[in-house]
Amino acid sequence: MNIRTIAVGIIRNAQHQIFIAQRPADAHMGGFWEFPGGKMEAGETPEQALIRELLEETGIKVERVELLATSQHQFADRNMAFYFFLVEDWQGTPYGKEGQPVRWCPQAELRADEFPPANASIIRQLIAAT
Ligand SMILES: Nc1nc2c([nH]c(=O)n2[C@@H]2O[C@H](COP(=O)(O)OP(=O)(O)OP(=O)(O)O)[C@@H](O)[C@H]2O)c(=O)[nH]1
Ligand SMILES: [Mg+2]
Repeated sequence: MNIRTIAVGIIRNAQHQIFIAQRPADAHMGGFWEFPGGKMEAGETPEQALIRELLEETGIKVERVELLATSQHQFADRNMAFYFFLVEDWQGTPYGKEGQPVRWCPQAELRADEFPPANASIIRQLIAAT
């Protein structure tokens, strides 16, 4: 099985709220909340993929990122490698550019059961850091 690399952005504002989006019902992990991001394309670094995906999905221009964690997850039908980036510097105001429901969630109130299973460890890490 081949491995897809996924670049994920934990967009955090000065009040330590995190911008999350709900995946469409018919997508992989549909209905779960996610950190915006997506699949790395050929020729991109994870950071370049993140910058492109956040512009496409939230309209922001990322100015600086910090790699918080990486992980691998084996789903029944696919293997994925995740790069979780903290994003605190950007231009613009994030919104659901693809029509997806979005909200700001206080970091301490993130709930692992609202996210896909691959997010469990990063969410534990974020909650522990509050
Ligand atoms: N963006 C994002 N994807 C996640 C998270 N957690 C998680 O398991 N995933 C999985 O990682 C993959 C990310 O792909 P995506 O659907 O966002 O990809 P994409 O933006 O490139 O979309 P596309 O395939 O429609 O072009 C999906 O299989 C999704 O279920 C998360 O927190 N954020
Ligand atoms: Mg995506």
